[in-house]
Amino acid sequence: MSILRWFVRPFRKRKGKKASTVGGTDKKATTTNTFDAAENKKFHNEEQQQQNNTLIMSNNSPENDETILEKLNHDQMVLITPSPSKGYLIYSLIENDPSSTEENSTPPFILTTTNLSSSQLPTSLTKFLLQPENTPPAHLHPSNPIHVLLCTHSGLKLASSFYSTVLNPLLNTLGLTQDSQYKLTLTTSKNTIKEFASQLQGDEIILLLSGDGGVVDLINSFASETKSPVIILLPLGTANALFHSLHKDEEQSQSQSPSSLVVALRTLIKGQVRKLPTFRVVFSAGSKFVETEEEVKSLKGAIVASYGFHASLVYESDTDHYRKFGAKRFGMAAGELLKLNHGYDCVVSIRTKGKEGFRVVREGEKFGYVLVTLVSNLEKTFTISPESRRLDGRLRLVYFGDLGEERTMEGLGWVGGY
Ligand SMILES: Nc1ncnc2c1ncn2[C@@H]1O[C@H](COP(=O)(O)OP(=O)(O)OP(=O)(O)O)[C@@H](O)[C@H]1O
Repeated sequence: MSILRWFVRPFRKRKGKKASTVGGTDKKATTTNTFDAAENKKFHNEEQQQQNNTLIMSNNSPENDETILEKLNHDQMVLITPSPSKGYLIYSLIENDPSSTEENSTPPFILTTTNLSSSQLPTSLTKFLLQPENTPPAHLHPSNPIHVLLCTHSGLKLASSFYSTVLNPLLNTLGLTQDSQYKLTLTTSKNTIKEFASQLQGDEIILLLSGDGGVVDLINSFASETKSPVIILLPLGTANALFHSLHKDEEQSQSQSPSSLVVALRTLIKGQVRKLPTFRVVFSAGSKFVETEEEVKSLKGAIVASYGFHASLVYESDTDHYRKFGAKRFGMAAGELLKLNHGYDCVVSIRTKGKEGFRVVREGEKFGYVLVTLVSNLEKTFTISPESRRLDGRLRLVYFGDLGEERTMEGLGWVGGY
């Protein structure tokens, strides 16, 4: 389990032309905006309302411990604390399918607490136990400024709900309260994260509720050369490539895996801070941001940089229409894009560490897919670079030629419905 620390150099602008992308998301609009106090206030009122609706559910049934333990789902367990009265409190995350929650107004997330009266915790559960002397955990100590940065537009737009019903109460349990020990920032535009990052000193702890785009926005706008904040990522985006690549073992090693958000909360509580490798992309002269037409010289990345089909796909699938479909949006947009049956021109050359000069890998032919990656997975179950190991800092190249619609869809795993 890892919490990330990145080491960065100053960076001014991001985003290249439409056929290339850094990160996992589209970065097409960059209009200026500032934090919106009214929006924050509205959110706080709604948040209060949700908490008044007792979304933190508690098990007060008179069942004995044995029955309770039989019913408990280990995959949903996030944290165990000694109960102030007797025994233990077990915190679990229950997630409901967002498409059904809209229809019958069930909340997408519920944090439950279950009381165990025994003073002896079963050995299989001790890994979830947090003792009072470790509360809050050292990496969440409020001697450093703690921020919750909530990206309201990520994924299916569930970050606000997750914060109100799960993260905020859980942080309270860890002795951290909003405005006293940590500050909450909601994004109100595409520029919020960049503005937020430009004000960081480097000693902050940032709980980031977003997808890959939020991470890329952060690392590209952070100014200090010597210090680096800690990012604790809560995967509320669409693809969440970085998160799934970092937590591949925890997410897939067990037959009935815990969900990504359960894994993220466990990491928040018991994870370790690790260095996040990054890379820099330098664009050829004349490259511009798609929408602002502003010139771009270079960008930092921590996930992927791509040219051709992948870059266009990320861009084309980022519309309100496609976003509603979650990760399926990539396969849907791919189908449309490939109907154009369009190859891309480029020369791919590589320079290996320690060796002089570039070796041309391929030129003179059309390309379909060209992607350099620091991560193994583009989505939870979509491994693009099987040899990549988490945080190994090795950039790997994945490419194929202009294969046409059918073989491209097949190669990328989109055949047979998405
Ligand atoms: N209020 C807002 N208005 C407009 N854009 C926003 C707002 N809040 C956030 N954004 C932008 O939305 C984008 C969300 O990207 P993010 O990567 O977090 O989600 P995603 O694209 O769903 O996930 P992934 O990249 O993992 O597929 C970011 O680029 C962010 O700057």
